[in-house]
Amino acid sequence: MTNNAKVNDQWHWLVDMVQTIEVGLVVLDKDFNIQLWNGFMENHSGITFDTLHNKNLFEQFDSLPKVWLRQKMESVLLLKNRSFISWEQRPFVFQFKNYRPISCRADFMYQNVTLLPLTSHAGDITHISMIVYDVTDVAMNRQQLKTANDNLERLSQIDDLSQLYNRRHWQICMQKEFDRHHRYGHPTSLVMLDIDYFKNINDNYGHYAGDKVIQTISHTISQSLRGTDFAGRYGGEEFAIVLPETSIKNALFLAERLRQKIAQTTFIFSGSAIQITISIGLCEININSQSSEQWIENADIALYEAKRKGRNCCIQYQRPKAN
Ligand SMILES: Nc1nc2c(ncn2[C@@H]2O[C@H](COP(=O)(O)OP(=O)(O)OP(=O)(O)O)[C@@H](O)[C@H]2O)c(=O)[nH]1
Repeated sequence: MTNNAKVNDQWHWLVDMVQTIEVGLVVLDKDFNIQLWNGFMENHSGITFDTLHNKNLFEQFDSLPKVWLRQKMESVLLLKNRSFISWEQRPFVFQFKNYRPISCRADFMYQNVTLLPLTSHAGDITHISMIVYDVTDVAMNRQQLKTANDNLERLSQIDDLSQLYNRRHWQICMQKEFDRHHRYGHPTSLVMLDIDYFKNINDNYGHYAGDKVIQTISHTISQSLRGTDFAGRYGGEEFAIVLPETSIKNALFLAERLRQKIAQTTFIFSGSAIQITISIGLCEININSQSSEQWIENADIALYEAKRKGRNCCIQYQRPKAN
């Protein structure tokens, strides 16, 4: 076999491979006219190379991010450097349908794209190539993993019965709010509330009825708060709420409204209608709250006082009088 014949064979093999490879290959001249459009690009665009040959890429594909992509290509030609476009930066460059709708739920093909300057025999950069990789599987797996992780994170923060923050997560958020107060000094209040005589509900109507009461009261709490407030289940039938940007006066207003709403709710268990009440202790962060633990303790002292005063009431923490 002569050298020429060998080169010819190799050339044919290369052309075959370029046509059948599962990667998109495009070559453009400096004016972005299409000079090569391989089988992958034909299959996914539904347009043959013959139709596109010598036509301007941007005029043929309206959906391309024209200004952004042109700029990228111009800098590749100018700087003689390759450039990489990741699906994380831009999910796709060519708007191709996802062709594996059964195994993969993406609507379109996610792509990584490499832009490569091409050199002529004379050593000048005369063309630019685009190499388009279908990374739909990778992107979908990554997104499913992220969704699963987000769900797991959420589950680790939420108390199952009440759907409020669990104690651990609530404490983390409360500490952040406490620190924010120390930096900016905005009024911030803490509400601790406890269901009155809850043991009797369990004893008289069963644990299931007790659980229903916790769920209903938790729901009422969630419904009564602003987006920036956050509530947690602090113990069995004890709840804690942080109210950022809220003075004790406004916190008392909210607490009183919440207390009344719950007192007016009728629970039906074993055919009997029962009323349930809550006791509430409140404390605004002040110079007396040296630490977040102290802040909680002060609200707890106020809650204890509410219980002592007969329950079904709101009590604000009072600093002990100096002797
Ligand atoms: N159903 C149910 N009961 C719970 C749960 N967690 C704690 N409890 C019950 O809550 C009751 C709390 O009772 P106590 O601490 O004596 O308080 P109380 O009866 O509410 O009395 P006061 O707080 O003084 O008004 C106990 O009987 C616990 O078993 C829960 O998740 N579900």
